[in-house]
Amino acid sequence: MTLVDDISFAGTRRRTSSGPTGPAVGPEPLLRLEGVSVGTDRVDLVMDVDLSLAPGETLCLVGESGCGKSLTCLAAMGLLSAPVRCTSGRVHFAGQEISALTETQLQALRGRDISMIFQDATAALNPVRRVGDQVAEVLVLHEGLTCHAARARAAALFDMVGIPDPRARLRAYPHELSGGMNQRVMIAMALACRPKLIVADEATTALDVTTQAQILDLLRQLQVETGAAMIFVTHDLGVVAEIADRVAVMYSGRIVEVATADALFEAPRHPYTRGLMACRLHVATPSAGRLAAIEGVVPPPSARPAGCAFAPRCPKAEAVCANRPALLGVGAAQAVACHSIGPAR
Ligand SMILES: Nc1ncnc2c1ncn2[C@@H]1O[C@H](COP(=O)(O)OP(=O)(O)OP(=O)(O)O)[C@@H](O)[C@H]1O
Repeated sequence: MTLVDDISFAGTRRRTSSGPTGPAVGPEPLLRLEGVSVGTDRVDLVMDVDLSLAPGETLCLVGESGCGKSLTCLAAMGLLSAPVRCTSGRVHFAGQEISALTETQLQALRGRDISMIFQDATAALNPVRRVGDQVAEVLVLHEGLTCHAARARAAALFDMVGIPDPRARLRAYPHELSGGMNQRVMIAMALACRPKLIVADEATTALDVTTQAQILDLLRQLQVETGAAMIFVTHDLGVVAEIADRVAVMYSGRIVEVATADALFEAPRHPYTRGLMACRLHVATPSAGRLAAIEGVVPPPSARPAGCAFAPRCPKAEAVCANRPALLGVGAAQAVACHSIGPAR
């Protein structure tokens, strides 16, 4: 079992030197999570996450609701708030250790080098301020532009993200724009300072399919232009297939499988990933937190079974699953935490 030295991505994906958990050779990764755990004094919520991201790369985080995707993103951005905190591990971004920075240093980093796009732009935007002012403010704060220059740049950004009549739209309030337009405003804001890393948490989930496709195209195109890396959280494996270079599958607070997108779609290994893939083939969508092809639900963090947390739902569970499986490389492009997978099987 080894991690990979070099993988070439097929199709339109970028070519990079990368292993399943991140770049194995080549330049220093832009972002590196080393054994990151998140929790409160009472309960562990995310455990032992190791991930890294190369400049320009897109990593998708997938898994059912409550698996720890958002907390992993917040930990990567130094955005956890009490009572939830990083209980162990380190986050490195562009050569700096995030956990060692002060809140002021972190704030300077966020918005300038790291941007986040949330699911509900209409809720994330300030309802009583014009959208143009909100974007211009980021440019004044982080780029030191004058108000006049910042508004001109905001208009150019609106144009870039496909907002028609951008100068007029600068004066709109969020409630005067559609959900898709507000999402574009948020993307314009996220891209304003040409960040090195974009964290998009369910950024297109609330949009209709046409707008979603437009926004995905836009993000991909802007990524090519600016060279930004992206962490994209989604439940939608169709979206993953479109945009991911690599995919990390989370279950009950842990990464259970991580692979290049090509490897994952060609041969999903973990029974949970296989279940997610099977759900994708069902016409039925997840309802009430249940997936059509996987019986049961994700256990709450306080009632997580010992050993493999997926075992109670797993068609391949056996006695050995009472012990927690380690995340081990399988072949060149994939790592899996499952006792049923391995060279001897
Ligand atoms: N502030 C908090 N206090 C206690 N538990 C929390 C807190 N925030 C999140 N959790 C719990 O941590 C676990 C992981 O949550 P997280 O939001 O990261 O999941 P997720 O995979 O992003 O889910 P979703 O897809 O629904 O956003 C969940 O069980 C959630 O209930």
